[in-house]
Amino acid sequence: MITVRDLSKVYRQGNREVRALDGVSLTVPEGSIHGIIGHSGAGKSTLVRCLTMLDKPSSGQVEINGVDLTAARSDALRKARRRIGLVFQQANLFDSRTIADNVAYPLEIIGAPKARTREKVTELLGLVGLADAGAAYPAQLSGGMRQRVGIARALATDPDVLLFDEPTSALDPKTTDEILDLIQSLHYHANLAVLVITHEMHVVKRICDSVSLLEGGRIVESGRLVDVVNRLDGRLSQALLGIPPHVDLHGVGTLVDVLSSGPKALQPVVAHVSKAVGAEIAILAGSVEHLAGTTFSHLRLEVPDGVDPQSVIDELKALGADAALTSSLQHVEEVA
Ligand SMILES: Nc1ncnc2c1ncn2[C@@H]1O[C@H](COP(=O)(O)OP(=O)(O)OP(=O)(O)O)[C@@H](O)[C@H]1O
Repeated sequence: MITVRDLSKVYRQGNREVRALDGVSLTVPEGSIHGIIGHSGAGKSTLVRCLTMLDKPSSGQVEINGVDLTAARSDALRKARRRIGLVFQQANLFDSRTIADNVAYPLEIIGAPKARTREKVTELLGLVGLADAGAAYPAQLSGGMRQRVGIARALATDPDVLLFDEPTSALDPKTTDEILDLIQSLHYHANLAVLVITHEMHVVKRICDSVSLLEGGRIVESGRLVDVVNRLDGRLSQALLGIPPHVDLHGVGTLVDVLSSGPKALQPVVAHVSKAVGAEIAILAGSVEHLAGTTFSHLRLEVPDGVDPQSVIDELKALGADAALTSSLQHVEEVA
């Protein structure tokens, strides 16, 4: 379990202060995957550095299974850091070492017995699907395979937390999905708390149980995937469901957004409401997604002039959907 409490990091640049992290709190229990998503400059790299104590937080705490990393010093800190396995965008392997020796490296550092190291390396290479690649060198592997080696190496010291920093940003879509499947299978096996820092919505959709949106060093939205998606005015919801930002369209009626989930997402709501208000209602944009085991539908409707939009909203709500005037929803920018 990783617990972050009120974590802040202030950098000084001459007379200026840059608040790169501002009161970040989050909890990732073991057996779950939490995604942190944000624009460039949101504070993602600072968060990775502060979680691993590569950079000292200005205030706040980082706890791994109850051990406070921010209070630990020298030997205790080194030990505590081993509780976190780190995987970066590039695997950063030693080119002159074989794959097996790359995975063995963290065990050599802590002076693990040779026989135990060999056994562990064989087990980890099997786990990441590279049982036959131990004698190869990094240059002989594809990007996806190198990332698998990076994951095996991060697991060498049996960490409690795996921290991924943009793990798939350098990979093609098919390899991305293979690596995401691997990450998902690992956390079931090893009962790890997994934190994935990414700018890719696809990563969040595919593997995360919960997600936080980081902006200007603050977490501005956070929750279980099913809950954040189920919020009509949520920025993560709109980004995850891929509904386009609201644009002013000339010559159309009033725009209404409608969100429904579960079995209700598949009801013919537009046909029903058109009939109820006696007017043809058009769908201008829409997205139907199956996320976290639930189906979600987000549609943007055009209510023609002469029809009271509120009556349409009331009908949609009576059907169990959430609906609102598109203009009343917060302006949605891309979140990452
Ligand atoms: N060492 C530093 N000194 C001063 N300011 C810094 C330092 N490191 C980061 N910052 C500032 O902190 C803010 C957050 O930066 P950070 O690199 O954490 O963002 P990011 O989300 O990782 O962005 P990217 O995706 O582009 O890497 C930015 O305004 C950045 O300029």
